[in-house]
Amino acid sequence: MANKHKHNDNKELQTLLVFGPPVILPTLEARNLHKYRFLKAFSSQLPLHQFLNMQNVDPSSIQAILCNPLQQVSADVIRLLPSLSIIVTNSVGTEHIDLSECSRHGVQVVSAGALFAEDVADMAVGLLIDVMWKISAADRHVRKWGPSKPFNLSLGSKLEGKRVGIVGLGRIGGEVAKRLEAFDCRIMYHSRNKKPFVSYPFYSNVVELAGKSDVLVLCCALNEQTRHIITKEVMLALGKDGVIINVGRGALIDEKELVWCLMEGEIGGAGLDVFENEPNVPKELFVLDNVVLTPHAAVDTQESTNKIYEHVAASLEAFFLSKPQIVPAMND
Ligand SMILES: O=CC(=O)O
Repeated sequence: MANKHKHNDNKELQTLLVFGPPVILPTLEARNLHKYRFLKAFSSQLPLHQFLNMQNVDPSSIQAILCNPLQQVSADVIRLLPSLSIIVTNSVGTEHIDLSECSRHGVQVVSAGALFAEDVADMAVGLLIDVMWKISAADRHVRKWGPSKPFNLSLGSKLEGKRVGIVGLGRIGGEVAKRLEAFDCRIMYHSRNKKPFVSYPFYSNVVELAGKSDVLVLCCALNEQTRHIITKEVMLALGKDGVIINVGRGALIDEKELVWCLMEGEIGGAGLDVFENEPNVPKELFVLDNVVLTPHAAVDTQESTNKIYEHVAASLEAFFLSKPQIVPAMND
């Protein structure tokens, strides 16, 4: 494959096409105005070719895209930019990027890999404890009624000893397992393949895993194999006391069926950081005290934001200086 990357020896600004926008953009901009011209495609409703035209930018001058999952980097975008060589996304997930088109055009994709694994696992366990102990519901009660008014929610449920089925035992799933072992949970998992060095029971069938679990924690990537991996059948197998935690992507669950199962009491509760059509959240969930909702915030700690900033800045720098990329440990 031809090397499209042209090293720029003179000190002109490098053009960075930005989709998203990534949370680290303000810092990257403030610290790198002398290096990059930031072309903010996300701030325009125009198709990309018209946007570039308006900015007087020749599509063939663009070598690098910075993005996040809020905006698609489609096959059309990749085809429009013949010199595109690298896409850096400040996310673990890469489902917003047409990876097949990237490999056809020799475009390298750099993601956050496993940089956020601990944070996402902390959030998964936080959501699980919240759903089981009804912490958010209790908080709402205290704010409205004070501590003395009888709290008439059903009793909470112990985490100790629960059977937890992890869907996707990559780095995030592994960190979830490690944390839940400390609560004496019994861990099982489903993933593409059985992991040779893992002793937790493996289930190739998600319905079967759900039937053996009290809790399902979804940690896998979204792709054509995992879209709606959690069907109504899976939820019915999990059962009336079962809890689902989703820190992966909303579309891992058939969300309409999830709402139905929650409303009909076919499952016991859910902790959701992600939704099928973000930023839209099904309104039916707002009145359910057995559901805890967070706004796709599982990586939003100051520490992880600092880490991803360093990683993105170093990846772009290495690319434009033709140095080797520092590839982070991958999530799976
Ligand atoms: O959802 C967040 C990510 O993919 O980093």
